[in-house]
Amino acid sequence: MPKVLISDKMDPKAAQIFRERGVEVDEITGKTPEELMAIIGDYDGLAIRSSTKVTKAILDAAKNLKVVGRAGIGVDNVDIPAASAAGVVVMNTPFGNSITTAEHAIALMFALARQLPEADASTQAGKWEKNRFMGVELTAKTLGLIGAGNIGSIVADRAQGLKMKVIAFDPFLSPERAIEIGVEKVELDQLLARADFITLHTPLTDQTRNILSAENLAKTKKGVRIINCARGGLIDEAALKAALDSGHVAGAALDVFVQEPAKESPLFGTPNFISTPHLGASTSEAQVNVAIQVAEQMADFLVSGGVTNALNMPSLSAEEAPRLKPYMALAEKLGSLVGQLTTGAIARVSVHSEGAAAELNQKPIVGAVLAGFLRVQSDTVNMVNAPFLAKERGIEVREVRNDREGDYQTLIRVSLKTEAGERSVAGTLFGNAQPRLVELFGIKVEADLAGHMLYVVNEDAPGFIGRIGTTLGEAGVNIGTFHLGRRDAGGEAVVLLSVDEAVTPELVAKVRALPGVKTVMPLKF
Ligand SMILES: NC(=O)c1ccc[n+]([C@@H]2O[C@H](COP(=O)([O-])OP(=O)(O)OC[C@H]3O[C@@H](n4cnc5c(N)ncnc54)[C@H](O)[C@@H]3O)[C@@H](O)[C@H]2O)c1
Ligand SMILES: O=C(O)CC[C@@H](O)C(=O)O
Repeated sequence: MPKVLISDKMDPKAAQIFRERGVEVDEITGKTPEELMAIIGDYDGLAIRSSTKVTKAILDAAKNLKVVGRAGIGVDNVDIPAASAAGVVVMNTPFGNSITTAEHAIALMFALARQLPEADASTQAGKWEKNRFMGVELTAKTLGLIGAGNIGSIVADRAQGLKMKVIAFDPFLSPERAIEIGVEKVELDQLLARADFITLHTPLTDQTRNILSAENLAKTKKGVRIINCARGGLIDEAALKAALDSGHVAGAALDVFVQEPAKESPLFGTPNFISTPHLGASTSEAQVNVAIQVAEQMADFLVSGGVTNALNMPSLSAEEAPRLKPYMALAEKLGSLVGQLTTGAIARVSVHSEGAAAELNQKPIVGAVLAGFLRVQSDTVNMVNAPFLAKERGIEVREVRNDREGDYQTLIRVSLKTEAGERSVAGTLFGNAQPRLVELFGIKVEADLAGHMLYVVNEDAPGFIGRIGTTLGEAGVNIGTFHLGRRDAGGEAVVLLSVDEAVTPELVAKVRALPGVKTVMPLKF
């Protein structure tokens, strides 16, 4: 039974779903990285929110880990390249908390417009300062969105309901989508010059870090109010403090900080500054949503191989996964076979799918070929890290589909190109389930690829089968299955035999010494 650790506070629905889906679950929150490292080796899955930092050190200690699930959107607390290299799938729940976070941005906009926190503190202090708190209306004001994805577009919708004019800077926003969500797409400088309120809704990337820098803050309209419910680091906090102190910025509300938890900040205590402790996603509805989503996605993956919302792997639905499973087994065996039989640097791997195989999602099939092939070089390879490793090793990967059936109703062919040329192996599924090799370097052969095997290339000549049988028999090696194929009568022939135990180098040498033998290689599947 797969085992998951929930290491951050999460709605109890998550644990309930894991258990209902046959996944064992432990909830252990508040651990230090060292404490987490000590226990993580026991788990197949790790479910987190934003507190747990999934670093390379944690991943190195997580010997059984297959999936990290983030109950939320941002995955900046997960080292995704290290997870990919370790073959761990990283998933998030991209929509579960979007409405809640958009509502928090709107709430902070109102709070800034009417100085609600300060008015509340003053009133509760018995001051009744009616003349001190003169607010501004939102109606007819211009709201500038930096980032108009999921959350930005919900903010746009709500702001339009408040009769605001919404403009957006987002280089990836298409003109059609801008029309659909009712915003005017503008350049950043235009947004800075025109907006009465600015809200940020981008991830933190090299392009967005300090997007509101001192220089850009200086370009904003005097009296602008700024809200950040996205990520700390989008605003230069020192520059914001200076702009609030000078009065150029009339108000700022931050839910997120460069350093979190933000226990101290020069911004704290600044007039017209409001802060919340990364509460954007903190509503009971959003937390139930993300807990359910993350548990369902992780359970799908651990129980049936379905992949949803993964950041380092193509999606694969839980319905699609069982159909693809035998193909992935076939693809992995073919990749492994060709990897074991090829020496020298690989320039290209091509995966051709024909007939029924061509109708399927090719990404997992290609991933399985690469995993089978690269596992010959490293036993930590799996479908997640194989494409990254192939890229790292400069191997070109080609994917070709042909939905017309050839000799077989379904076929996968894997070709490897090296300096010596290009060679291919091909396989099919018997009864839509049993992987079978049907072609080996241009020779028709029919074989199961399983367990220990011996590959022999010889000159087709009478008596060879007897000689090889005797040689193995004398060495006490039992032959399970015997498969033969030849290019033409009297030409090159291949023998693939399965044996009950690993073939020793001494036995390989004896078989190689038989008359007419050109190549002998032990194989393992
Ligand atoms: N405060 C919270 O608790 C909380 C909760 C949920 C999400 N978030 C954060 O909010 C942010 C937005 O989430 P989302 O779901 O809307 O993400 P999203 O991916 O749907 O949208 C992000 C948008 O940013 C745009 N973008 C990317 N680079 C840009 C750039 N250089 N300039 C301008 N726009 C750029 C993208 O094109 C995209 O439209 C994320 O950082 C997420 O982690 C915070
Ligand atoms: O889990 C949280 O509380 C915050 C989540 C939020 O930052 C996100 O990116 O989804």
